[in-house]
Amino acid sequence: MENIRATKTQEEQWMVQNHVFRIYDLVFRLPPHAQSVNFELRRDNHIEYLTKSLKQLGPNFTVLDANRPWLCYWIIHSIALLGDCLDDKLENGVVDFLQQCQDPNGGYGGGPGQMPHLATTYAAVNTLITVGGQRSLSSIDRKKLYAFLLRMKDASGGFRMHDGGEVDVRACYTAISVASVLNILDDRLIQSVGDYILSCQTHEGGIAGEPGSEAHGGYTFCGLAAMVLINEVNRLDLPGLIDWVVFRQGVECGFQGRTNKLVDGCYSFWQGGVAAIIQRLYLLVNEQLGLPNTFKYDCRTASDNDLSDSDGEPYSDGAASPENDSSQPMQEGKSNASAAIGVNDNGYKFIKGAIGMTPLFNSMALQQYILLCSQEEAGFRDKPGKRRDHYHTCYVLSGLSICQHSNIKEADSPPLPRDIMGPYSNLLEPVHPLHNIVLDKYYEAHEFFTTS
Ligand SMILES: CC(C)=CCC/C(C)=C/CC/C(C)=C/COP(=O)(O)OP(=O)(O)O
Ligand SMILES: [Zn+2]
Repeated sequence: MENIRATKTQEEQWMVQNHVFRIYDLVFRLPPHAQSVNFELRRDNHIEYLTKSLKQLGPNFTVLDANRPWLCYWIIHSIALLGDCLDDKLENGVVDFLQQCQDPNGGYGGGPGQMPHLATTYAAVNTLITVGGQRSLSSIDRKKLYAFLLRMKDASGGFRMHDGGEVDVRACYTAISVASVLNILDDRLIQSVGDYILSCQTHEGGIAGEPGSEAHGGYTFCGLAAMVLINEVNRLDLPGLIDWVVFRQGVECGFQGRTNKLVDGCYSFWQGGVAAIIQRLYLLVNEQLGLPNTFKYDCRTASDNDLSDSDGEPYSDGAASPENDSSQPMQEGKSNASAAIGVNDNGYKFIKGAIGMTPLFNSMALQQYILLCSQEEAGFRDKPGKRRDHYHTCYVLSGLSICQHSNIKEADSPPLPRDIMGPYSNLLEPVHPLHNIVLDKYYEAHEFFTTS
């Protein structure tokens, strides 16, 4: 980190310290003609498009591809963000279908009988949590899932996507995210994963998929979220990461995924999510910058945002909590949830903590890009000229929710009308930025998996 910082000029250093993102407010101030533009979210059209798509997948989801849990997640998460839900028949169909994708030895494949894969496991778990309720949540075989995650663990500390598959930051995130939300995260899964992710932070400040590759928004989100969940985020060069992400918002108002590439609506979540996570890490950012932990421009006090252990020690190098002696995998019929609660609760503590920074990006500008450039009559796209799809609908809506809630001061408080581009009826459900699950459903799952 020393070396990275030493290559920066005094001016760059100054800009980070004074939160350069504030400059975006000047650059992207709304032009007068924007007053007459229709910024309305076409909520009903989006819900109709998504619900129809889910029904078209058929009662048995018989389309032949390896992405079916992803399709479920993209569609059902989007519907949840829009504040709607599925009828019982559709919900039960989804739970039954994902049950068929669950491997006898744990984890979920892309379809019935397909080999389990970390990406589709993440998609299936997030879907089942979003559906919610006893039937859906209890359909996840956590003991076998734990065994699958352990089998995917690589000697490098990272995870591989599937048996014999590639090791990358995406695999680390999907493994850690599901383990955390299902309350099966323990020291064996965490072991050295922070070293692997750290080795992927590049000279630019963002995080790459593998050591030596180029920093990219998708992997940066994965690496950062995983580091928070394992309580090792202070090992990253956070000022360097801020430097990188704030310059990824382009003059088009959307985010790009990497340097010198075109903006794309889906990065509204990948990069916007990174910014939203960093907003809750202000104590650590200040610590790394050698600044006192007081923010004159904000109403937070340092103690509000202390992501610390109960003994008051700040988030530190992934040292397991005393109660987290979870060196044994889950036993048959018995969750080791209470043993592992120390590490598993990082996601909960994180979302309940105060938000110490104002947004790191221009939220109103990004909302303009989303509503005017990404939004179609129904569904969302990468950019004008591209076609809508479920992936972009999911991540553009997730990014819109991040924008709308980027100015709130504490968890569970509603945004002000001035933070919503267009009418207040555009407001979406808030998400947990580490898992990208709507908050109400996250809370329900947290309760379910800490008590069962
Ligand atoms: C949870 C999970 C599975 C996360 C996945 C994260 C993610 C989106 C990774 C991005 C992968 C990547 C290198 C895309 C570049 O595509 P490109 O070259 O077409 O796009 P670009 O020009 O915008 O970089
Ligand atoms: Zn995209």
